[in-house]
Amino acid sequence: MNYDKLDPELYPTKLYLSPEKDKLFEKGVWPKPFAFNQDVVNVFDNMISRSVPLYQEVLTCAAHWAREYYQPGTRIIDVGCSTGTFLELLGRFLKQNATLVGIDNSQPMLEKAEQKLVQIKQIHQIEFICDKAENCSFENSSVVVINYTLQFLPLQVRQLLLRTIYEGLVPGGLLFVSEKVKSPYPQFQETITRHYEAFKAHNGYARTEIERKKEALENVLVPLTEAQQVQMLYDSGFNQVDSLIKLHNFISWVALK
Ligand SMILES: Nc1ncnc2c1ncn2[C@@H]1O[C@H](C[S@+](CC[C@H]([NH3+])C(=O)[O-])CC(=O)[O-])[C@@H](O)[C@H]1O
Ligand SMILES: O=C(O)C(=O)Cc1ccccc1
Repeated sequence: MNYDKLDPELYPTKLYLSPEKDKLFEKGVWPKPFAFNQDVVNVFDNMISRSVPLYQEVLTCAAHWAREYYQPGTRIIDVGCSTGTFLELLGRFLKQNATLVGIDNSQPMLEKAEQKLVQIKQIHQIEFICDKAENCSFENSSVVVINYTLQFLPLQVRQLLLRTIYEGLVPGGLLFVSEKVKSPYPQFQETITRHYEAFKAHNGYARTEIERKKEALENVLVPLTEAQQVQMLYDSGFNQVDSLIKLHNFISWVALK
């Protein structure tokens, strides 16, 4: 055990989340089909942190892995960076100066991210790219993080994007990926969904809000099974894939080039 690598200061870690409450699906009109429009962006931090089990733990874990696999002189890229919460956290973690890149095809998301990273910009080089991830280059990256974003892409695009990421990563480079998944067993899928919805209710969402959002996400957020996702990672070239965190239907993996 290398005790130099253990840093007790990293726990617990607060995320920088804007406080505006997500009431989008409460009444009136709501985004159907679901889209990352300005209304969603305004409440996004509150929405994702109340909707994704272990969100804080996942981002903290990704920051640990990023710090450990970062190779000086290369880039760290967050794909689907949204409001920049992960990059802001990572910026506080990293001891050495680095180039941090956020990719998102939603301009309003990146405007929020710019604001969130004002202080981090004093320490690190920050770049934002407003484009579809599938159009981007991942050259000279040692760490790529893609949390809850593949699930919104058409299946063929997911495979192409993962292949492009693999090719861009330097040898020894790391991909950290989180997704919503479905169980291959209908009975488990039904039970897991019920437990997930209880988690949302516990976080203050009413049954109507949960049902409306579920409908809005149909055919927009398309989950794979764990086996399908892992196969896709191996098919993209990665030669070591392992899961790190799972609760209900949300899971995180690491994959190594
Ligand atoms: N083709 C695309 N190319 C680039 N970005 C895209 C694309 N399609 C959607 N997006 C962007 O991917 C992000 C997905 S959210 C990620 C959460 C973040 N990772 C977090 O840990 O806070 C997940 C969620 O909302 O469940 C949004 O910001 C979209 O604009
Ligand atoms: O899958 C769901 O039901 C969610 O609510 C996850 C989510 C979180 C944030 C934006 C879109 C989907």
